Amino acid sequence: MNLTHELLLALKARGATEIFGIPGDFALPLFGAMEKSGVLPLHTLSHEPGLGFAADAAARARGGLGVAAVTYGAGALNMINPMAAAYAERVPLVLLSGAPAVHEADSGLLLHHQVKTLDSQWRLLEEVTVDRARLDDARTAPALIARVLDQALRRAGPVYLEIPRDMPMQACEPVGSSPAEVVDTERLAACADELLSRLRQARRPFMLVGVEIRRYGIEEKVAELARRLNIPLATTLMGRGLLNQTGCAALGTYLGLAGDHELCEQVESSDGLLLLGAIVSDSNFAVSSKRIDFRHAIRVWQGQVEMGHHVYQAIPIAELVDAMLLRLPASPACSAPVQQAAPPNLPAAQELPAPDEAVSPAAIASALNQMMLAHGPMPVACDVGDCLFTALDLLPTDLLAPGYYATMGYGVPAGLGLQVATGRRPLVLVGDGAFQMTGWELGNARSLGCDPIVVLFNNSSWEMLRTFQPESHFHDRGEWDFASMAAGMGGKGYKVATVEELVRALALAHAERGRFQLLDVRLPPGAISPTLRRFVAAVKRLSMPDAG
Ligand SMILES: Cc1ncc(Cc2csc(CCOP(=O)(O)OP(=O)(O)O)c2C)c(N)n1
Ligand SMILES: [Mg+2]
Repeated sequence: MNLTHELLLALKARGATEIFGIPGDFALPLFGAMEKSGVLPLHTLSHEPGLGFAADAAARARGGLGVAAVTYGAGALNMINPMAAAYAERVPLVLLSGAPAVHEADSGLLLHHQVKTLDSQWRLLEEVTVDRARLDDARTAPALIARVLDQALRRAGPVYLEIPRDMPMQACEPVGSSPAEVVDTERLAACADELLSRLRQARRPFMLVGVEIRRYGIEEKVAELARRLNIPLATTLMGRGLLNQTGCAALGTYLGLAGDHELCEQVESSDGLLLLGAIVSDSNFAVSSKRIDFRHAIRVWQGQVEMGHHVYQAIPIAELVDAMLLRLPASPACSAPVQQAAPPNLPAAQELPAPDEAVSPAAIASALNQMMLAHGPMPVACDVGDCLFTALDLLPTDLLAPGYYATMGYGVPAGLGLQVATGRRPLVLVGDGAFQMTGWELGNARSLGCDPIVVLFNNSSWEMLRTFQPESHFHDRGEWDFASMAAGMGGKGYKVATVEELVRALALAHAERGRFQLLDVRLPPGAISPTLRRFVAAVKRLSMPDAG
């Protein structure tokens, strides 16, 4: 068959269930071949950042590869930010880009869309990918495709395939698998033995889990490991929502001074802190009440295991967890699922303010919790802003958010990608500033068969920034009537100002299927979530310790 058909079969074999794309003349042959092959459905959106976030969310929500396809130059370079987000957040996102045919480079003309040189795009993408390949020879293409796609999954990171426009219909052999990575069994055994020994010697062991346990599909195994080790477990901010389907109760989300005090104390006083698949970043540890001495922690991240002053290299996290489970026989006592405890910093769902009160972020969290208690949990796609801090007060549910890379614009496209890839109706939480960036992708919801419930935190401000620098005036975003814009994009809009209006709008939105529901929640000036308030206070306290 042709190169495109074999490429799509290889993508599908590695978990891809759709392609999100915007074509251009350098990619028309590729898009034509993709559409003709029918191997994967091709969904178009309106702006490349939206493509990237939708494909990212598809990968996070369902597992396997997310796929975005673009044209050369203007299209691909619009994808740099979503690729960077996927790199930082460890997401196996595949970028396919058309490119000039090999002979076009010989024309002697500067080509449209080119930048400094015809290779500029190739070079720029190196910095935001774990692997890449140019498919300019059908004889080498199968092996290159296998290597790059397998790297995306093994390294849990974005990759790039550049496809010159004379290649998509070239005859091509099927794509096999790349050579499996060989794990040194002796090193793995030594590592597992030492790690378990350190945990046994600790008086206060604690397990903090992060995104890698989702990326490598080992949440159930990690839940079993926690049961057999019988040690307490929590997630990092980036790991919020992990283990949610396993019956193993995380004690909550560690947020340092901005979160639950008791959990903060447990993590920071542990003498055997196991960081399993968690990134040591400011998002996860910026507001620790006391600096965690990571030298005494056990850090499992990106194929390495750091203990004390030595590092075990090339230890894949899934193999490490298997090796530890082999050393910890299951016992009936520990096989009983730990009761699902709601995170301690959760506002009780019934704590809704008086009906005629103005809505606040805390009221949004309580109303959403009340809706999910009544109708079942919904997966959440969340943007950056106070909506992300509010999301931490929701009942345990799947949460997709760029908690570390922290780019705005993620929420709405991610909600669309989540529903396309899984069929589950999402809750989308987004601020007015972020909605102004990519919220317009809602206009594609109907053609995608999506009907998210979108809660828009409309404070007419870049409020999160204002909490850090209140004296500036450039945070003002003016009055935007988003509710009125919904119908024009094929959805239903609700203008919400009071708690009573919020509860009623949520009930109507949840009851209606078939078109997106946009709750334009007008927040009073300065209304922020309790968690954002604690976070800002903690950052200020830690940055000015003498200020008392
Ligand atoms: C692509 C990008 N450009 C700028 C920024 C920097 C930023 C972080 S938070 C923020 C304000 C968000 O305003 P919004 O109204 O959406 O939410 P809220 O604070 O609750 O009012 C900005 C501009 C980031 N993170 N990403
Ligand atoms: Mg705002």
